[in-house]
Amino acid sequence: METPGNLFVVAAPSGAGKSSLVKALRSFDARVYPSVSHTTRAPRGQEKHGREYYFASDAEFDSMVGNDAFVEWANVHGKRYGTSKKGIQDRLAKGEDVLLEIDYQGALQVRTAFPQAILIFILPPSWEELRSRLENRGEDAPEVIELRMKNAEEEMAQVGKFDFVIINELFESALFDLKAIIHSQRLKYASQLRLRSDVFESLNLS
Ligand SMILES: Nc1ncnc2c1ncn2[C@@H]1O[C@H](COP(=O)(O)OP(=O)(O)OP(=O)(O)O)[C@@H](O)[C@H]1O
Ligand SMILES: Nc1nc2c(ncn2[C@@H]2O[C@H](COP(=O)(O)O)[C@@H](O)[C@H]2O)c(=O)[nH]1
Repeated sequence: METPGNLFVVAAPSGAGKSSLVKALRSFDARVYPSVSHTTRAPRGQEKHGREYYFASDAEFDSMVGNDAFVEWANVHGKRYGTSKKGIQDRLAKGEDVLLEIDYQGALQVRTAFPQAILIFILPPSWEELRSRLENRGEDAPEVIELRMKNAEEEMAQVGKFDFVIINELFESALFDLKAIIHSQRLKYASQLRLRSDVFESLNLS
């Protein structure tokens, strides 16, 4: 589907730092709207329904799948996660930029539905650092961390299918890269035309 807004998709193995990067990006750039996914996993400590996720029962999730309400959904680490159509289509149609923070299976489904989507993969600098970030985050039980580390092997093998790769070693440097990717997409001709139609008209270019 062609839309006036940019659709950015950020994927990474759990613990690589995508939520931290997207949160930091948002503090500089209110023009990119992060979509809130639905999930069947339980909320963590401070998470709120409608803020980090819409927490859904299996039956509610089944019903959304049955009603074709998702742009994409996938089983990730034993739970289901999905991006609702309702959450993103209106914004994209209005010309707003939307960012999805999802796993690689969902990212590849999004590319099928929105071929112009920009797919960004975040890598940790090493396996040791990935484990240490998951452990230090202190949110997941040891068996959950083991499962996420195991799944990271398959996830990282997908990196070549993405348009951009960011290595999140130094946080500020990774954030700079993410901002640069987003900015470069906005500088493309079509986006400029949309955002600065006043300039294009005054120069008789439109
Ligand atoms: N560059 C970095 N250096 C050191 N620690 C980092 C860096 N980036 C993120 N972290 C830390 O690593 C932990 C995992 O980060 P975060 O929760 O953002 O990962 P994630 O990829 O969103 O994981 P998940 O997919 O499980 O939500 C957090 O404690 C975060 O503060
Ligand atoms: N395919 C999708 N994956 C999603 C979505 N929302 C989040 N995720 C991914 O799930 C894992 C685990 O997240 P966590 O919050 O439980 O740590 C992570 O890779 C997310 O990116 C979604 O809507 N679709």
